Amino acid sequence: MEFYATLGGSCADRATLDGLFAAGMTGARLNLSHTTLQQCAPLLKEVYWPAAQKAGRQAHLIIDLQGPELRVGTLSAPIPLETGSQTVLGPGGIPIPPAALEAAQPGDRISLDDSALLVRVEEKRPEGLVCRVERGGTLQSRKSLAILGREVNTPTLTGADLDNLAQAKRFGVTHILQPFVRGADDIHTLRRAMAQAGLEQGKIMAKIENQRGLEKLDEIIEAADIICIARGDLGNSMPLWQLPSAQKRIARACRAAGKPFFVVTQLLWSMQERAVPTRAEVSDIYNAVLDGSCALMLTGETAAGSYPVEAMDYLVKTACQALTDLEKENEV
Ligand SMILES: Nc1ncnc2c1ncn2[C@@H]1O[C@H](COP(=O)(O)OP(=O)(O)OP(=O)(O)O)[C@@H](O)[C@H]1O
Ligand SMILES: CC(=O)C(=O)O
Repeated sequence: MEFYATLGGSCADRATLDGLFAAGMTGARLNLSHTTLQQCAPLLKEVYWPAAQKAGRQAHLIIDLQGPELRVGTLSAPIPLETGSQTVLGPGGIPIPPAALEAAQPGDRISLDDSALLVRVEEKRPEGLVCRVERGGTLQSRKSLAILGREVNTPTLTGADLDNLAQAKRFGVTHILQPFVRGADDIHTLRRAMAQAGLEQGKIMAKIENQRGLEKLDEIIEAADIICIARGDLGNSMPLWQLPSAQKRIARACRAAGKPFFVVTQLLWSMQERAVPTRAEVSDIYNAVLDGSCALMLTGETAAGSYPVEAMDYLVKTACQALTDLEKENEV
């Protein structure tokens, strides 16, 4: 089984990466919505690969592309948004992609940062979308943005994705996480771009993270190498209580097709701030393994959390417990 950490400020030093490998990490993900391969050159060349070598691992390196995902732009500082207050999304306020500005209409609700914040569009003006904050919080740079119930037409790969793909081989990238896959065509487009970049051997991990991905699940399963159940954004596309049912449905379809799949996001969310997980979190990990997840991946816990090594330790130990129990059951 593979155990992945997301690289970020909390684990970008040699001691932490040594700790993550020692805890059982088998590879890392770089989220290219927050950085570029070129910016990470020192981290990868001088820290990550030497740590993998010391650990004696044939480690994976996964790049997560930008793809069609909508995000807030870069902010000079985090913005506090108070519940009940008004804010503007657009050229005269918080930067958002032009496609989102065009698509959103008065009455629409816009979720920010995987639904941690929620605003309702009241008016569309030249300076942007005048919104009422329904669920407040602090908004940070490059957080996800979704217009609830509306599909925004964006390209499969951004210019930055193509630049990163062109660099990928020389940085040792082994897997590509493809966001917001909307059908087999998106995967064929990526495969062609990978071939042009000399990455024919790279594996495509297709993220199922919206309704379109769920609708086209069968063709995506056929075209991808591995399926990623990306619960962060997938959870934005349905009432949260329906998410476990969607997760189980994707897992079932993958098992039936013999396609490897894995589960990501908020596996150990509370460990961003606490050294010990909740009972619910370890149960979630255990159940994902019983369902057949071939890998597990931490996101904010290792990229931005206070306990990256402890989180990896709980992830690996809990998953190994499930694997041991499965083996015992199969022996009986
Ligand atoms: N390379 C990075 N540099 C700095 N901060 C990062 C980096 N990668 C992730 N982070 C921080 O950790 C948070 C959680 O990471 P994660 O990869 O889940 O991002 P995300 O914005 O939720 O995107 P996605 O929807 O693709 O998961 C990010 O929102 C960001 O604040
Ligand atoms: C990791 C990710 O992209 C998600 O869960 O949405």
